[in-house]
Amino acid sequence: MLANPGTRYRPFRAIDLADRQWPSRTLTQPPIWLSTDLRDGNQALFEPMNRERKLRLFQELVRIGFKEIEIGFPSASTTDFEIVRHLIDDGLIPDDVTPMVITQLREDLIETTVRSVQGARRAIVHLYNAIAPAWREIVFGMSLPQIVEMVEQRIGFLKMLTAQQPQTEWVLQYSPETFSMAELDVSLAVCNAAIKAWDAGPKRPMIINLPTTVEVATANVFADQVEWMHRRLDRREHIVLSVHPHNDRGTGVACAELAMMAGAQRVEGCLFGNGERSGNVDVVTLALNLYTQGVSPGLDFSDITAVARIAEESTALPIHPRHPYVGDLVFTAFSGSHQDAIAKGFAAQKDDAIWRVPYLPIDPKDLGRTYDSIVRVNSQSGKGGISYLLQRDHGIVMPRRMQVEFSAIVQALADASETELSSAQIWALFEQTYLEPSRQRPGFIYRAHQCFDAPEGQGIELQLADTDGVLKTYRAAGNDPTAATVAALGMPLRIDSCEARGPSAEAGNAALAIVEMARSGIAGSRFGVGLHPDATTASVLAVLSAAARLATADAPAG
Ligand SMILES: CC(=O)SCCNC(=O)CCNC(=O)[C@H](O)C(C)(C)COP(=O)(O)OP(=O)(O)OC[C@H]1O[C@@H](n2cnc3c(N)ncnc32)[C@H](O)[C@@H]1OP(=O)(O)O
Ligand SMILES: CC(C)C(=O)C(=O)O
Ligand SMILES: [Mg+2]
Repeated sequence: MLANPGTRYRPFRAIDLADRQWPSRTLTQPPIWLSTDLRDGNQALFEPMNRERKLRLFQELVRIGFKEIEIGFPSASTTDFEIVRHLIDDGLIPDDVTPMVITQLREDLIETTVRSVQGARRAIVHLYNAIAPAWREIVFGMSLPQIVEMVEQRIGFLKMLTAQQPQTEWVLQYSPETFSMAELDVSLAVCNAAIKAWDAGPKRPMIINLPTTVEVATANVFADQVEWMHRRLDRREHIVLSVHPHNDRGTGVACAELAMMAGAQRVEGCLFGNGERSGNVDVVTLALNLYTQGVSPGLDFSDITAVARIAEESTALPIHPRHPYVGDLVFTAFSGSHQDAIAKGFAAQKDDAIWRVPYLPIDPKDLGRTYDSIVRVNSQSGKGGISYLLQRDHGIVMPRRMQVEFSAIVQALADASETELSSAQIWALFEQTYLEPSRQRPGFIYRAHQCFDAPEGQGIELQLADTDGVLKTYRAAGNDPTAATVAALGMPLRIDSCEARGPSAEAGNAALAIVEMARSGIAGSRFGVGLHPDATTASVLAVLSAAARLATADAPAG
């Protein structure tokens, strides 16, 4: 290997386009979408899709809303040819959907391709040939004039064949394959030759499709290339300008977005970025990026998980957990400050208002995803996330100081276990910390209480048990059940705060009481929790919980 392998590569030259317009444009409408899942996506699979998988995916693409679908390379295999025929013969292509079929510039292949779509209401025939220097010199051994002549001759042949079938509305798509690596004047010469050969016009629709067959430069260079072509193509008003980005540098989406700003009206890509090498541009990400800018993409991803499952079954390729919008982890936060902001965002978010939940670029519900896995807890998590889970799953609304107390307890467990803690594990820890003391700690085990009127306000008679079942009765009065319970216990306890909430469905129809108490001789305070269908019982249990925790607290007073 060379000491510096970088010496083997050359930088891509900048495009001379001083008055470029695209940087100051914004996207305000969706492009015409073309799905090439059944062609470029299919040709890149370990095992190309069989008839059943292709038909299933075709139906899903129609359901999503694609109006142009590249259904195959019919001259490549009998399977592809027969699927195209099946779609047409069995009337499976809706009237508002146009199928596209691709072939190389060879007469025998063009003839097969046209035959494959015979009888279609409308069809796009996609012809391509590579034009960049390495392909001209290494692959074809052809000069530029020879290439132009081949393009003119084969398009002439297609024109002749299609003229014999006037019942079909024929559209030509011409792709100068390897456009991103070719000299712009070569691309222009070849495309203009194709436009002239087809005689593109109001009645002779034509698409010029500019691919980054291989991504070789930054996305701004591609945008310059597209704008350069957009300004110079012949009969521009009769041409639909399309792009076909790949993702070799990981910038396929950026290339497509900047190309649209530069004049492209149509984008070809695949669901979740399947396709040759590192993929075609991901049309789902592109569409949902538009969505988050307030532009409706015209494609339906309202149940993105279902689309993902069909795509995975069709391609036999898994979707990465961090894939934009669809990955299993993209709506999950583990880290404390993110969880805190998300929890506050949800609390502030009103239905139908502009979406403003921090760290979530889109409402997961708009994609049919739930909020269930948004907050997950491990050692990176903080009080916000833990509180969010307890509130969401158990209706426990903890005061801020209690959040601090309990998150330290959760943190210690997460650190020790070195794994993620589920909501169920957090709840188990909460029960153990706050609910068990009044069920299990000798002397504080609640059995029953009775209220009576007293001059102080509330009288209470408590029955508490030891672990061996011996009952003891306590009686006292106070301002409210909490104060009366503290008085009945006869211990040096002080109530610092208390909160009560009525029964809620999340809390299993139980009322919730939370008290913060201190005990002389013990540093700091402890929280106690009571959950019970009866609100007074909940208050009694909360006091017992805090008192039991303070009874066993070993921190000496500071
Ligand atoms: C960038 C893209 O995605 S382009 C689409 C690529 N997809 C595919 O290739 C999948 C389907 N293709 C196939 O099944 C086959 O390639 C077929 C059936 C079309 C042709 O098969 P073959 O006749 O065996 O040719 P092969 O696959 O080896 O292709 C190479 C030949 O095609 C020529 N060729 C390649 N592209 C083109 C083109 N656009 N126009 C004309 N000739 C071309 C090459 O110069 C080479 O010719 P040579 O054999 O005289 O040297
Ligand atoms: C055939 C063309 C459009 C192609 O797939 C590419 O260049 O990537
Ligand atoms: Mg491609």
